[in-house]
Amino acid sequence: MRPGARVGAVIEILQELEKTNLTADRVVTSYTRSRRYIGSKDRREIGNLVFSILRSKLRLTWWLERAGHAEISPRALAIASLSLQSGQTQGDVPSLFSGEGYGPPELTSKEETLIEALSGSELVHPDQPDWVRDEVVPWLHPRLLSRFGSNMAAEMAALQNEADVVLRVNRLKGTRSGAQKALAQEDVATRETAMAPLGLRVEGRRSLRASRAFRDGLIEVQDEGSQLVALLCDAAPGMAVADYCAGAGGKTLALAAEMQGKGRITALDSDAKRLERAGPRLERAGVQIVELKTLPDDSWTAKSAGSFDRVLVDAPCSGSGVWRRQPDARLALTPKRFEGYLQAQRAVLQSASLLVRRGGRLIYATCSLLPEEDEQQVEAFLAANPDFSQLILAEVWNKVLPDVACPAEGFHLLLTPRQHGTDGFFVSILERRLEDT
Ligand SMILES: C[S@@+](CC[C@H](N)C(=O)[O-])C[C@H]1O[C@@H](n2cnc3c(N)ncnc32)[C@H](O)[C@@H]1O
Repeated sequence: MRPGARVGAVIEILQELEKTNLTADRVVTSYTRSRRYIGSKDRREIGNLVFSILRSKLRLTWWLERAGHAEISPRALAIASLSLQSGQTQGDVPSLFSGEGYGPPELTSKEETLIEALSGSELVHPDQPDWVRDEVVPWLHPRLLSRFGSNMAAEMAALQNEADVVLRVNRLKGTRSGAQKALAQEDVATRETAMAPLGLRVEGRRSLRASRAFRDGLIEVQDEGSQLVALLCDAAPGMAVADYCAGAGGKTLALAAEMQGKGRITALDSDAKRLERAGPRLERAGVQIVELKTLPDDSWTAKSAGSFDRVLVDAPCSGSGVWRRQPDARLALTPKRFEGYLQAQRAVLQSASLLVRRGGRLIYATCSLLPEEDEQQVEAFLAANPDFSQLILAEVWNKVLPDVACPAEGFHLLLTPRQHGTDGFFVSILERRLEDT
């Protein structure tokens, strides 16, 4: 594809995104896969450009408004992005809009004026308000500021970067060094993660689904933060474990590996389709101790009350910790949706807690950096449920990761891209008292 045709595709994808609830990732994939003339290199470049525009949408919009360009459309955002950030694709901006072939139509005189106004400028400008610089909409900005204070700009800048691809080696199938060697034979260079003992960070952008290590179930794609959440469940062989919001089974797989295939895991989710996707992954990984269960299921829930050693609640949330991977999610979040997540978190935490046996643990995790979804949920739960108490995070960490300094003080672990190079994650571990209070 010519560079102009790629830009045309980017604009069409951004237009499609405005009309759908699907994630950017999905729209890029379905757009590029359904057009046979789009090769793998084109697909990568188109995806990069779409994601780059989404990552900088508030700053690009600010520039369009400052230049007096009334229309904030996908096409205008693409023009602004290409004008402000050289090197995004080959060719200067006017040559990309030549109107030839599959490229976008020729520039209008207003657009030519816009390009002139932006030329020589950079994406970041000192006049931008903090929320624009941080790419966080105004209603949400103070909430994150309350978390990060004077580190806000640096934390938000780290959330704007592209995330590494991270793998978890399946200890049921091999070792980290063995997997590293197997991947190297397929030209995939990796380095060990700093904290998770089975993690490998992939150098560069590689698709791993076709690799032998992936097909054989030796590796799974999983961020280091996610791996640490699963480890902090301290699930041991022989235990009964419930993964209450299991989704497509990412953490279920890690829990099963820690349990060395012994014991039982019930993976629950209210989304049957998502849960179904766990099936082939479990099979590939050689995991046989997992039962999948769609919620609600009142009779199962009643029968299972108080019977699990560990219950993980990887709660539905704003996803503010994974904005590096889903830059569109930050703009899609509205106060109404946010309130919906808070309600869902309260409900799942309460229902999941009923499954915990006396002396067992309830592990609450989110991929959110917002205090309302994190420690404030835990505090509200504890106030209403005096039969649970919070464990000091380092006590569990030091048991499961004795060779790695615990980055948490007190009751919670908060991982961030800036401080830990992981996705943003929150974890708190609660224990059900042995006696009635
Ligand atoms: C953060 S995702 C889980 C990701 C998954 N644990 C993983 O590691 O890949 C949250 C999940 O909660 C599920 N969920 C939402 N409301 C629920 C409810 N009331 N009961 C159970 N699961 C729910 C969603 O369908 C979603 O799959």
